[in-house]
Amino acid sequence: MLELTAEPLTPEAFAPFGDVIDTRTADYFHINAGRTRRYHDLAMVELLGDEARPLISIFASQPVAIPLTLDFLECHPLGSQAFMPLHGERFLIVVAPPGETIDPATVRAFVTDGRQGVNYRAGTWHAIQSVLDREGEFLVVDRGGPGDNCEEYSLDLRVTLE
Ligand SMILES: NC(=O)N[C@@H](O)C(=O)O
Ligand code: NI
Repeated sequence: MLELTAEPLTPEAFAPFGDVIDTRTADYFHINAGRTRRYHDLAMVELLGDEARPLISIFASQPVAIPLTLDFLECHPLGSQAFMPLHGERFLIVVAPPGETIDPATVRAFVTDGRQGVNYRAGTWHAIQSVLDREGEFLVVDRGGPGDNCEEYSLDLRVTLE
């Protein structure tokens, strides 16, 4: 069993796995006669393979128990996957770099602060959506279209919070 303690999410620590979506760590420019700040192009949407198309969905998830025990991580080889909380929900993230296999030494766990979303790069191994504290709703942007876009890798994990 691989034991992990989730660390606070930062753009720098998450860089090998994808993007952190957060107005507090992003640049913006004004539009709409100065009434709107556009936090522009915050994450790289990847849509690979023939007939790929973007999907916008909402996940309404029941909270996970802590410690979180997992027996697999998954990845989407054909596209990125972004999760943005709609009501300030915190969630747990467990990731490993893209690859055919997972080196347990490279697995990292993070916890968000409610203002952060993430975009998993295509191929990044990750735990399925794991909201904390209460039922949560997340806007999800990922890849639709033909082809197998979900692979699983068996790995026994136990994740705690600091
Ligand atoms: N299956 C699905 O759409 N969701 C997972 O990919 C996930 O990361 O939660
Ligand atoms: Ni996923």
